[in-house]
Amino acid sequence: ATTKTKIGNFEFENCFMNAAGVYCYDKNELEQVINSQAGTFVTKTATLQSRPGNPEPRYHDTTLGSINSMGLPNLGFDYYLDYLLELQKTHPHRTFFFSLVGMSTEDTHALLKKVQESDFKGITELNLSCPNVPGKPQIAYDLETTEKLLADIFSYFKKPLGVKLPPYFDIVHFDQAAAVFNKFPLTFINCINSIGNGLVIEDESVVIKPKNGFGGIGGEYIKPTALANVHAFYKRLNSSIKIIGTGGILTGQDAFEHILCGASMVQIGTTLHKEGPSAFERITNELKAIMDKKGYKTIEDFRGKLKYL
Ligand SMILES: C=Cc1c(C(=O)O)[nH]c(=O)[nH]c1=O
Repeated sequence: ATTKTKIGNFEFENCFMNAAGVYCYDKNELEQVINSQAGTFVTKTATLQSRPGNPEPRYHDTTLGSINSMGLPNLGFDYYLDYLLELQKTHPHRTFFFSLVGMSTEDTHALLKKVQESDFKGITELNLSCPNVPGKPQIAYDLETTEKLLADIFSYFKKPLGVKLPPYFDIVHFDQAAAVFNKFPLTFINCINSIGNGLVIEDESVVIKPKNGFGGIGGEYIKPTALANVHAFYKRLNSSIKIIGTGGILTGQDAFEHILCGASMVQIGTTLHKEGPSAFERITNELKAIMDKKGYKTIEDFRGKLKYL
């Protein structure tokens, strides 16, 4: 079996990659993902200026997953763009993802105009779902603002673009959000970002410093919500908009379920943070073993074919 996949006009040797925020802060971490079995990588979400992020401790692993309130620490847009342009020379046959978001609408347009005018040939992931910047709402929970933002962006941005979404929890919101996304030539949507503003307690205390311990939840806790968001949008979106599945992937079986729900690419966050880049080889082999056992040769043989009772 092969786990290769296609997003837009791009082919990837493997349908696994990191989730933005994990193993993607600097060239050292990104190099480790390049040299792993991952099919590609996405950068840490970049802002116009570099950011130190929230006070530490701001990330905590738990038995069932993780909680984080990093606060968008990153080395700034130019650092990641320069590296991505360098990779276009050293790895001309590979396509990478560039995650970004502005701290204001104006900044978001400034960032995307810089990408549009640059020689960047990869795929842009616009983060509409960061839950950890105090005072900043998760953009994609405001569908009117999201629609206006996308309409403005697509008036000038002509390169491949997708959006990183927060989880939705209401069928009507799936309907309304899908209706917005179907209006635009999106290359993909990525479901889901961490489930925002959870709380993890050990003994009598919170485990992270920012926001009185409130942070985005990842790991085993979130797989059912991630699968539901992948499948809800798979059933509602134009087939030209691919779906990246993120959330709760520990094993090949978890990846199989994301693809069964409709995902064309699968991103790994918490498990990658805990296990390191060797997780890509383990999970890829586990998925291939499942496919071989079931007689599936490619992921298209079962993608989106979730059975109902
Ligand atoms: C980009 C900010 C994000 C962060 C963060 O930097 O706090 N954490 C997440 O779980 N998701 C995000 O989208």
